Amino acid sequence: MVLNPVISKLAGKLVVLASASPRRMEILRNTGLRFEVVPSWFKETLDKEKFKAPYEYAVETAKHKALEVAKRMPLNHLKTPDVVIGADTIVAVDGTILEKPVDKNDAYRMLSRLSGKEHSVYTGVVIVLCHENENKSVDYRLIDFYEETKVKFADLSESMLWEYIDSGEPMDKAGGYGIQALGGMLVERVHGDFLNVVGFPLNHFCKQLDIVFNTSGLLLSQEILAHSETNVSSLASSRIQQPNPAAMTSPDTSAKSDLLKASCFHQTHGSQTSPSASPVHKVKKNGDNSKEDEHTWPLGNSCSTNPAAENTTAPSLSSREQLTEVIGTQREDNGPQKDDLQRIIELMDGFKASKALFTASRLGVFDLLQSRPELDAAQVAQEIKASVKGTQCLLDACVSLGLLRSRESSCQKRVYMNAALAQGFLLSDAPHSLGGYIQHCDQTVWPLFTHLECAVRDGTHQHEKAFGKKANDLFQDTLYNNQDIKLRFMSAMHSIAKVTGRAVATAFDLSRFKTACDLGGCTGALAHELTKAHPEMRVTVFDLPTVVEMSGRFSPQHSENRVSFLAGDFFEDELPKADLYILARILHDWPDEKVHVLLRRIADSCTSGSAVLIAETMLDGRKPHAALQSLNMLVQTEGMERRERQFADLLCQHGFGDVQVVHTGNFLDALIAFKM
Ligand SMILES: Cc1cn([C@@H]2O[C@H](COP(=O)(O)OP(=O)(O)OP(=O)(O)O)[C@@H](O)[C@H]2O)c(=O)[nH]c1=O
Repeated sequence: MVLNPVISKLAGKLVVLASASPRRMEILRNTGLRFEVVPSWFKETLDKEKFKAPYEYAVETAKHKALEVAKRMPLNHLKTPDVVIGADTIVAVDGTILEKPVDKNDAYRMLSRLSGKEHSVYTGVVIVLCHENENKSVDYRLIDFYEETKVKFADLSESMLWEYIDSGEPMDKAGGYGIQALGGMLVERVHGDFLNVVGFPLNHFCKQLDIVFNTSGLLLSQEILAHSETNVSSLASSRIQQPNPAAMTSPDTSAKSDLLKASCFHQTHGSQTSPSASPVHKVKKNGDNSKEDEHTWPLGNSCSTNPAAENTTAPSLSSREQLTEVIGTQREDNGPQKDDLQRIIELMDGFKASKALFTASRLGVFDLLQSRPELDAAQVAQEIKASVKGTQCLLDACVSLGLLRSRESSCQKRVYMNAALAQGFLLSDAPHSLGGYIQHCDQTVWPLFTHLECAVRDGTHQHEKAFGKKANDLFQDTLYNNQDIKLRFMSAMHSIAKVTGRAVATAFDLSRFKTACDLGGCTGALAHELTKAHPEMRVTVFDLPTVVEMSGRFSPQHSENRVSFLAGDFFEDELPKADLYILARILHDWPDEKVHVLLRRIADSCTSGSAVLIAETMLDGRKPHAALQSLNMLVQTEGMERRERQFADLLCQHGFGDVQVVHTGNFLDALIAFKM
């Protein structure tokens, strides 16, 4: 749901968030805005003494971050963005600016200063509008503003301080705290925009977009900024600041800077409504003319950081000269457009990025850097028993993908540490680790995909070509045919269920159902999420004997005794009685004829008011993940991914109706249908 019409003005534009902040990504992503992530290489080392107010420092830093990305993309990504957004969040207390702590002691120093006091959080935001003019150079128009929020901390005891610091949360946050997480326990009062403290003043941002894109008659100087030879500071000072009469407020009193500081701007007219999924919507029967077949290939979220980055200064060559150098003189003869070429390059590089992730995961790079951060390539190579040269390449590739971060150490060595993405999903012991799934993709899916052309020609899975074994029974002869492969597959399914389980378990109000049967529920990860979300529910996981015998390895320590396991084959054996039947990533394994058999068996076991809950990656003509997942099913199984309408059609043939769908925003979408 696009809450603010102005966000839709950006639909179809190449919008780039020049930030590595996971919180900023989440805040913007939740608006439905489509954007790429290209973290800035700008080192936040501006001299704080030169600024008369803390917010000026934040705005100037945000400007450098945004412009660095705006200037780099035509060179490194071969595409000019339309809009680049930079932001910088700082904490100011007693006239001192606090940024991210460098170590635990620094975090202690910061938090001690904040204890029992009110402080200000400023986020400076800069929107850079990039416009490629007729002579192919790029003009930059800047809109900058800041937002202030006041935060009052409680009195913090020493033990609480150190307990919080030891959680690790302070280390990548300004002021050494995260108000949206554990840090919220330190806060007594907030006065102002909460999201501004988290890292992005969304409401103010939307208001600024509204001014830029909707203000009619806003006559600003048409002074065009000199393009990229100018380095950032002189560009900023040469910028003509024209207050926007429509948005003018008394600058000295407002906690917000509503001066629209842009030398000029361009009006964008017309825009498609950005695609959005309603939270819950009914699926219409046949004939539904939903837009789900619209194909607008979304821009991937590409992260790129340059490990060797120094402070950005204008390149020795002008951007245009470099650009010509990079892609030759094709532009003169109307050769391929940069954006299209970049898109093709990104697609061609996709498998290399995947294999880099798989290899780093398999070599244990992320676990190593979690236990021992800031190792250099030689030290990592020694630990993972690999060559220094190869390790260096792999680490730098992971930095470019936003999986690792790096910096220059005190002895001029480049050292590496996990980025937030790695800490969230790539550590073996992380609650939402995708390690199992990554191993499955690397060891099973990757070999199968090398035979994709055969799969497309034959319309069948490729286990025999990939592994040299005939697979009569899809699971028994392939994924379960030996302990190691079975354990790897179960681990993969477990990691997906752990990441998606809560969203599926809470997609609908299931409080009316007291018993559920999770058909093919594998390790029970989703079952446990269901019992956590629904205290009255008991769940039976019904799966093959060979799976049930190994499920114990995956049970959580303090597992609810409302989850039980029962061995059986849902195509052959009698199904356990239940009010709710669950099919999570099951139907996509099978062709329609097998799906009908299973749905008929479920329908025969249902009583009126019973329901079936389906969790799948639903095709919608837009999400690349869903379409690629369908290829995945082609090479791996006899099945496919399906659209909402296809599920509704299959279900209504077995007496299920009132179909509702929730797009959860992660791997899986949830669908519920009731026995009529
Ligand atoms: C006060 C506060 C800050 N933050 C985070 O602190 C970082 C500030 O650093 P930054 O330099 O502005 O951003 P970054 O994370 O270094 O990313 P980048 O934009 O690439 O510099 C941002 O992450 C913010 O969310 C929280 O998550 N919660 C809070 O309560």
